[in-house]
Amino acid sequence: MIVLDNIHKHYGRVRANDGISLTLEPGRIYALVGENGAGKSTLMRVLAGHTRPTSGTLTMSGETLSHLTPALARKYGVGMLYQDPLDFPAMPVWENFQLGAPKRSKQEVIDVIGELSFRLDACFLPDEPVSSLTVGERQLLELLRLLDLGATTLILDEPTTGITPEQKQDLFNLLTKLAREDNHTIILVTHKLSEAYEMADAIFIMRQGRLVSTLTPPYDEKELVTLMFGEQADGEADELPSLDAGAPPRLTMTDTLFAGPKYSMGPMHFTAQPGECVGLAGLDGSGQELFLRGLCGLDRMPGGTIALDDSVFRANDFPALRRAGVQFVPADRLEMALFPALNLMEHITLAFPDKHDGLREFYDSQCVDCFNLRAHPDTQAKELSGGNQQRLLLSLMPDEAKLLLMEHPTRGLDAGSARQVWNHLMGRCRDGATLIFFSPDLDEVLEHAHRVIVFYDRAIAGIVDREHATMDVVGALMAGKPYAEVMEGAA
Ligand SMILES: Nc1ncnc2c1ncn2[C@@H]1O[C@H](COP(=O)(O)OP(=O)(O)OP(=O)(O)O)[C@@H](O)[C@H]1O
Repeated sequence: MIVLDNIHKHYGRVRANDGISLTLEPGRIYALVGENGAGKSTLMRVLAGHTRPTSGTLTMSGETLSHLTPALARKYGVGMLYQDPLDFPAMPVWENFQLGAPKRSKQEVIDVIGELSFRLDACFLPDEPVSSLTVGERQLLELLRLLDLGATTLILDEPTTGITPEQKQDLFNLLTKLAREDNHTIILVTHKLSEAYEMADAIFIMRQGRLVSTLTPPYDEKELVTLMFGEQADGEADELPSLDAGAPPRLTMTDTLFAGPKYSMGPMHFTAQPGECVGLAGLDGSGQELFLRGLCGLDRMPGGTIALDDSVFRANDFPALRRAGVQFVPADRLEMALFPALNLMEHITLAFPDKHDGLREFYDSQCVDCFNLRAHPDTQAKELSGGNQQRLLLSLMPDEAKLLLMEHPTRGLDAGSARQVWNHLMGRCRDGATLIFFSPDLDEVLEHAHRVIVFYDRAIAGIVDREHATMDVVGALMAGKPYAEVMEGAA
């Protein structure tokens, strides 16, 4: 049993954790939910020994401690699975598995992988590089590695992001087995409330650094949402804008080839209308990333053309496309899109150089009112919670953008903020912008797209209109089933 008693973690004025006490029992599955910035990651980092609390104690196996180190947390059996797997893609499966473990021969490692895989219904080729695994497989490998290191308390941060519905079910079955048969403690940190209802024996709800409630089944969805968001809980999702069938296309791709660092794709033909929302679906590495990065000019276009309204581009030059109204929002926020050491106001100053007068008012209307970014303007980007980084990034998109290319627009956002962002994006589409977005969450793609382009094996596997874009159809195309066969089955 693990007991956290009155844990505080303060960052200057911010009380990320403000007196949290909770007990974790063996054999139980817990969900930890809360809006962005509620303090979930901080609490989990305290439990995994990565963050030293300002005050409070942790009792593990009967010993009371003021803080843990990662090594100590490991000794007490705490293992954390991060949203982005902490592996080395260039190294083979067996070498990744061996990381952090006591020295043993390759054959011994292979035998352990085999044993664990057999018991937990997994399958790995020890010499395969991790770079060729899907996100779901990498996550599973990391889970097996933690179990091999002796983890009995497993913290999983948004574990279903980027995996297929089938992989999710396999993961949930595995977690249930680990809790019920092996008496492990499982903590799921999630923004998907349906997953919390499905899996958890108890749901911890955090708000503004505090544990506001612990719910047990049967869950009352309304109560949970109100506890999480308070007054903000109300509100409807906007509908997809209707399209003007006669409008000239916004984007026309003709014989377009894109070439990234690892592979190329094409020739592709595609048109999208003003106001249209096009969703991209595919397992990690299937081609959707190159499609977006080629369109914005970050990857090369060795052949064909892109036309944006009446302007035809024979080269996809990033600055020229940006001037023409193309905006790209990457998933990799801190590495590609924000300056970690610059504060919020500095980002706004750089993104909107013309607004040097009244910058503070602009910040309030753009970041606070429109995207609900509640952080002091002096906060550096790297100090923001994941959800607030996303809000900042969205605040930096100029209003006049014509073609929005977005990787996972609501990455890390809580349900209320995600709805707010989608309503904002729908508003932009109603005003005539075209949105092409990718999300690893298939529900999100199906809900917000007029059409879905499905990628498989680094090519377009099919373009499906809203009427036919069901989980089964899109899931089957993502898994490589031929288009004609899938559509025939759907008819
Ligand atoms: N290293 C840090 N320096 C300063 N402030 C921090 C730091 N880490 C977290 N915070 C602040 O602590 C608060 C809680 O952040 P935390 O990341 O724990 O929230 P969260 O519930 O995990 O949010 P999200 O769902 O957005 O990931 C936020 O206000 C955040 O800005």
